[in-house]
Amino acid sequence: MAEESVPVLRYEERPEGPVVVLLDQTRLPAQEVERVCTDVPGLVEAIQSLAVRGAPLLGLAGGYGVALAAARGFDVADAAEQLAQARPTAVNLAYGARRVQGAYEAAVRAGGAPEGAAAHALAEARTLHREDAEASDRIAGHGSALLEELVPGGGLRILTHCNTGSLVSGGKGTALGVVKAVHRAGELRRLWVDETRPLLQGARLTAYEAAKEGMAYSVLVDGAAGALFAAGEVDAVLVGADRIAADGSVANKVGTYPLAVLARYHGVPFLVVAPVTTVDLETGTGEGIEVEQRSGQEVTELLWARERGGAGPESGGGFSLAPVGAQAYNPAFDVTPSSLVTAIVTDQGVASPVTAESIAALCSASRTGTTGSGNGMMRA
Ligand SMILES: CSC[C@H]1O[C@H](OP(=O)(O)O)[C@H](O)[C@@H]1O
Repeated sequence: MAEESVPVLRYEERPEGPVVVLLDQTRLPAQEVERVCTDVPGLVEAIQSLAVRGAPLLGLAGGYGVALAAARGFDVADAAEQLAQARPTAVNLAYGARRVQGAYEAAVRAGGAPEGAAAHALAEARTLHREDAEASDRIAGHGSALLEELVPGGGLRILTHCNTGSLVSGGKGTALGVVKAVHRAGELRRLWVDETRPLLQGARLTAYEAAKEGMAYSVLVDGAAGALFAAGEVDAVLVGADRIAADGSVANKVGTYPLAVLARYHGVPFLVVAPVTTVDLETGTGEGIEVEQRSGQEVTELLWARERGGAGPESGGGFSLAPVGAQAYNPAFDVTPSSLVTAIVTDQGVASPVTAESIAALCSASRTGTTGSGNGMMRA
């Protein structure tokens, strides 16, 4: 039975003014510490340091951040821009910020007083939050149904990369939300958790969530995934997404693309799981996705271990893993072509095969409120 979790992100009206409160994910799993953001720069820093992270949750952070700006009388357009630019790859961040900005500006155009417009902004952010939680539940249903079809018989051994659970969502998550549904149905035999260097979202966060759910799970170094496939120990790979281009190319945590190649080589289903809000029809192909490049220090140092007194190799007074001054290549994401993706699982249904047409069908289903069907679409 899942243990009670600390709320991942919430907006609070306090006597001293409105705040955004978030569970600081850089402190997990050792400490459940909340961070209180009273202004947009503070929230931008939390986003850029990954104290709050994961595409759908970044959308909520963007939305609540704009609502906070409106309530505190900050420049709303400037706030939305700062938040949208905080991390370039996850499309939900800009989507959430712009959507709440739009609600605020519509209220102002309608002649509303600033306080009323701020209330509209907050209401839109809360609607976004509710929609994401509902999307998460629908995703879990579509994903577990697809797994039953692709790998009948239960006893599933699922490999996942990075973290895609309640720590990235208003609900139970995306890919890990599907795994939770499979586990609660008694159909999960083992969850293989890629540690996900360099920031260890798998070892720190997915393991944290899996333990709370009572799952049988094992953490592995990213480089060990190939041996698991070769040993026939993987029945399916489930990963999240930060941006899905119109042609079905998928930007996700670095290390996803090699897993897709391994899965194809070994004939294992490779499922990308995301809300349809992560699809960006304005980006035609994977080449158009901006991949965030992060500090090389994340690769060459055990940054958080030092700041939090964790155990770890110490050299030269720091926690350096490489010679001081070593250069490092640290893209936060990579892009997987649609040809290597078995299916994209969303709250609006499943796209398989993954083509521009099946992606467009998912998005039109979202706009028209009808769950996708036909042209490779599975019924919800
Ligand atoms: C379902 S969104 C989770 C997605 O976000 C992660 O990136 P980051 O930890 O840098 O925010 C990773 O790409 C996950 O798949």
